[in-house]
Amino acid sequence: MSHVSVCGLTRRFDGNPPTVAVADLDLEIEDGEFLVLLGPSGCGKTTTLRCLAGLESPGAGTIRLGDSVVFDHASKIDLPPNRRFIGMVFQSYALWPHMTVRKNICYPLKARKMKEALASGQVERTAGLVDCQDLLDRYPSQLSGGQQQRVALARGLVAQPDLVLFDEPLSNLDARLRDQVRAELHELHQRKPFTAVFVTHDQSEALALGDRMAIMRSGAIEQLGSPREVFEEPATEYVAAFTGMSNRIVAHFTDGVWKSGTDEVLGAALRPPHAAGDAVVRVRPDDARLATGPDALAPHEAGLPVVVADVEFGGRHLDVTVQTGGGLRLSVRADIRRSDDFLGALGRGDRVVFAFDTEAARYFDASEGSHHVAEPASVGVIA
Ligand SMILES: Nc1ncnc2c1ncn2[C@@H]1O[C@H](COP(=O)(O)OP(=O)(O)OP(=O)(O)O)[C@@H](O)[C@H]1O
Repeated sequence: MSHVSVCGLTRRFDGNPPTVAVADLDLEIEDGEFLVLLGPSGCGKTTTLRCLAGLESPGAGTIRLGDSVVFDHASKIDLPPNRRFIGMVFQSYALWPHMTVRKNICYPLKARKMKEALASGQVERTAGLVDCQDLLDRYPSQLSGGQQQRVALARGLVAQPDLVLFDEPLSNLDARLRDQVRAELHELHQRKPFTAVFVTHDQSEALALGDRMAIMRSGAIEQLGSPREVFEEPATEYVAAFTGMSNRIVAHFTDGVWKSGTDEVLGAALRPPHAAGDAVVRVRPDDARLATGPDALAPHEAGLPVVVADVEFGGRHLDVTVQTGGGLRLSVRADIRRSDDFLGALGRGDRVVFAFDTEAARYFDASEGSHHVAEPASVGVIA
């Protein structure tokens, strides 16, 4: 395993229009660190991974793996994939169907002529790490999806490469297996750290697995931090939206009251802004609740009058979609055990109040194109 250093990495694709898939990207990954690249489709995650692997030819930048420069555009260094000591685990498993599990896991050791590792039981040890030791003589077609992905994981790790790259490796598994393999991967990394870059568009995977996570947008990193930092303090509205703050309320302070469109914001928890203009408020569905009326708002809450549009039962919670008079749709995840009794009888068409915790909400400057966090003092809407 190794420290990874990426500097000024750029990959453009010709076409109409041309695309800058990776845009002047800088990234430092610590030895043994598990870094997750998170972002929507097309933001450049896979291209970044492919550049690290040597499968793309970047138009600028440098990539260092440990002490070796594996790519440097200026001095025309571009080591091919087989000369970079990297393991890869793909979404599609990509196991050789005509080889047993043992031969599949052996493959990187044979390709690199690592005879000592072959002789010393490294294959069996790695299979043991991912709980595949009893499957070694089977063929991939005789394995479940979860078992195949564990074998692919063993193959990616067996040679103890400088870096392991994961391209959405869990997305082909059903929900239960995905959770199970994710937990196993996390535990494995805790027990035996390896340097990893893991690409996903699933925020729960990023939060669970990453030592740090990078939120990507248009080929660049919008925010890089620990999952807790990114989740609690999204630096921009884009990050907030991508990490679950799905409710977006544009509020305008005028004539002494806050309004969202034509709807008046209830409660006194939103404070007048110091600067004129709109504030964008982002709220997680689980930081909101439904209240029976304005009188039921707590001092730290603000609210909007809404009509219930849909109620989905989720076991211990309800996912409720509501709509304001102005047509804004908002969602609430209500914990049934901690909620008011009226939720049991809640139905489409009911008039209630969408109440949100103004301290848990995050506030952004609404000036066009800018999604930067506004300091509470400049927007002044924090209670
Ligand atoms: N070979 C290519 N030729 C032209 N454009 C490409 C090529 N590969 C990727 N792109 C473009 O580069 C941008 C980044 O693509 P990339 O696959 O890296 O995104 P991603 O974040 O991994 O998306 P996804 O989650 O859908 O895999 C996209 O706009 C994509 O259309």
